[in-house]
Amino acid sequence: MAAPAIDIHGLTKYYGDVRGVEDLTLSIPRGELFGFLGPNGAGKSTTIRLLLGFLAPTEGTATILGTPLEDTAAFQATRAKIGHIPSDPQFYDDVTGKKTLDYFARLSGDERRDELLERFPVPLDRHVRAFSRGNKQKLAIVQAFMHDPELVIMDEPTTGLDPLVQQEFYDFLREERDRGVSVFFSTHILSEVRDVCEQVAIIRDGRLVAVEAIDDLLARSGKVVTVQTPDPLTLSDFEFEETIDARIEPDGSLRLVISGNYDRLVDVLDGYHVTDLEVRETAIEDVFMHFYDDTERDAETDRSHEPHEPNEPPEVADEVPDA
Ligand SMILES: Nc1ncnc2c1ncn2[C@@H]1O[C@H](COP(=O)(O)OP(=O)(O)OP(=O)(O)O)[C@@H](O)[C@H]1O
Repeated sequence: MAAPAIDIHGLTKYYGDVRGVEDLTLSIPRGELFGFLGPNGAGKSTTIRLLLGFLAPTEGTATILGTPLEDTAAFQATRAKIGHIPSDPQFYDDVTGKKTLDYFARLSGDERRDELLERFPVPLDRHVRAFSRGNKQKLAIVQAFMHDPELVIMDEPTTGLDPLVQQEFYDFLREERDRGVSVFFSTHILSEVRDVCEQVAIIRDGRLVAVEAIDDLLARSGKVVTVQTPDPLTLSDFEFEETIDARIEPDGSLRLVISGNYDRLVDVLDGYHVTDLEVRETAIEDVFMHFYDDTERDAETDRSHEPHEPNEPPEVADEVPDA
């Protein structure tokens, strides 16, 4: 059986005393569209830089397509099987789109260049300086996939793409997945994870807070029940086994997230005058906010802890040029 696309054990990176990521452990099988979701500053880019060998970990290991990162000679060869879309693609301004792709072709190959350009056309004869943000992003997509990589690591890859091109890109990713390509899709956009990925890892404050199949995540996330009542509400009345979350909204309505049956809720509501009642599916936003809220509290507790390696000197981005 092929080694996992990405296998991470205890991966940790501190920038001086600033936590980039801590103790990430994660195994991503081949041929999956894997979402990596987190808010700004959560540690997504740090993880990607570590996985590509641009940054050295403070602790821990990662194996990419079966090659351990620390085996630098072997990893050089493995790099040719990886595509990368950085968060803010930078190309030489004074070079045309075509010459830019020629350059990357010499490094890693370009057997799929024409096919990709048909799908994601860019003004090839223009200097990159004159490219719009969206065209630069399409150039980055073509560059990342044209050597037919086995694994593509993407950091916010749809930035600047118009909605039609975004949809085209999602379709393209599904087709790539069906061909067996593995995709590590880092983003802060919840809907793209829901629409495109099979599994998601959620990162917050440098730590993984969940790794789960999207369908499972949504299935066990319950439904949102909103109750309007003129009666004074006692929140503890609604904190039964099926309740995932209970709160009183600023407008005075009761908002519950409930998983399971509604028997207890119906019993309790019998004691209230109910003027409106709504039950709806949990939006993926609610599911993720639930994780974010929980980890916010954890993070508060953790802030009192000493950083991992307080004496390590501060580090600036030490990225090497992308192949
Ligand atoms: N070169 C650096 N030097 C010092 N601290 C850094 C450096 N790069 C990242 N950090 C810090 O590490 C943490 C994680 O940052 P990172 O850029 O990995 O997050 P991110 O999830 O990619 O965020 P964004 O979506 O905003 O790019 C943040 O606290 C950030 O300030």
